[in-house]
Amino acid sequence: MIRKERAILALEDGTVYRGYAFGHRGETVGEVVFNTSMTGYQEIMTDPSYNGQIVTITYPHVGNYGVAIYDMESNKPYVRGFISREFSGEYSNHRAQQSLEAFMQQYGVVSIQGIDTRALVRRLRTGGVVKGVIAHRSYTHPEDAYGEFTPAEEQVYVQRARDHQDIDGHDMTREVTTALPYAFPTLRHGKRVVLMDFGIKHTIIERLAEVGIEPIVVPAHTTPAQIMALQPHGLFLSNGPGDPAPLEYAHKTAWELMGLLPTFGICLGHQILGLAAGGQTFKMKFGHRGGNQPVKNLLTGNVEITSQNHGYAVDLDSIPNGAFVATHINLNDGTLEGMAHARYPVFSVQYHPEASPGPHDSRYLFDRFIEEIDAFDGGTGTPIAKALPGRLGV
Ligand SMILES: NC(=O)CC[C@H](N)C(=O)O
Repeated sequence: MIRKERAILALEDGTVYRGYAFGHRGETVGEVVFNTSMTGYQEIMTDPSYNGQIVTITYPHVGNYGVAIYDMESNKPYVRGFISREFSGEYSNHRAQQSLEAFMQQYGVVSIQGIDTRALVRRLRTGGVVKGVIAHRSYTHPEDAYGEFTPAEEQVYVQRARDHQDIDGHDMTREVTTALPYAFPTLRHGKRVVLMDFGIKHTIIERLAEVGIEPIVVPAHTTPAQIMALQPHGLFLSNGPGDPAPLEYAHKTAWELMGLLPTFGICLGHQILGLAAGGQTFKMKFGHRGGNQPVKNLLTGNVEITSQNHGYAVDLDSIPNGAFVATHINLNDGTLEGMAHARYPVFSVQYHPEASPGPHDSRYLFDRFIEEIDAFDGGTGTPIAKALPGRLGV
């Protein structure tokens, strides 16, 4: 029999799951969330929006196609920890360059396997997301990696989870935004668009470049004057980690540029637009994370199966003067999934049209953005605004 090194997952509500160590040996703490994607573990791990979170994958077998450099969504994994019913030690895929465990060890991702992930996910669904600690026995007891944690030791980790700072109310984007601006090399010379980087996924940059955009990625704290000095044809607000409410500098930038440039926001970018317009966001019980979220496009009536990763949502009714109109809603819980400004060529979605991982049903949004840019005459009344029911008069 193979002896496995012990590990625990201790939650702030006092629950302790006992399993086995995987990845980098150590201890980690974060907000425990779940993702229902069946594939795409590497894209999920390297999505900077997961900064501060420990991700449980509901699919019970993770790692069997290894890891490849092409599938990075950023420069490194940002998840604080990873949980699976069973990680695969073996991998088989012609693209793979290393195993998932070697990748985790290289980047210090502390993980646990062998726990009842169905029970954990049911707990998160009924009680909401909680903070948790993954602790490897070999880290604290190098001489006895195979022994059990004592109840007293387990309580220490429960307490550590309780003491950990909440994601709520904190700026998590500072750790993930680019330090310096950079241009993304494109073969096509198209429309220059400034991408505000709150933790941008690489595939978003690629999708924008594909439709004829020349992306210039700038740090989150770039000012409106600095952005306008780049003489852009459009503005893009990226995805990113944590609570959107404390990012007041970003709300201000988005507010000052509203209407001056065709603007597209994804996920955190969408939330920033809602806050910039004077609205509010709220924390969802357990969020939407996975590749199978049904969203209805209210303009076409079509249903899109979408890729998602968010824990906060925009309260559309809180936006004053009906400045934004709903364009997409989630069919599971009715929450807002997309909106467009009633006057200006500004639109956003809460989900991830770039997929990676996930379905490509919503790729048309990138085409829509370039159409908005092409149609923009410095004034108002571009295609999406005209299509909106109940828009404000211009
Ligand atoms: N993917 C994202 O941009 C996530 C946005 C935000 N951090 C949330 O959890 O709601």
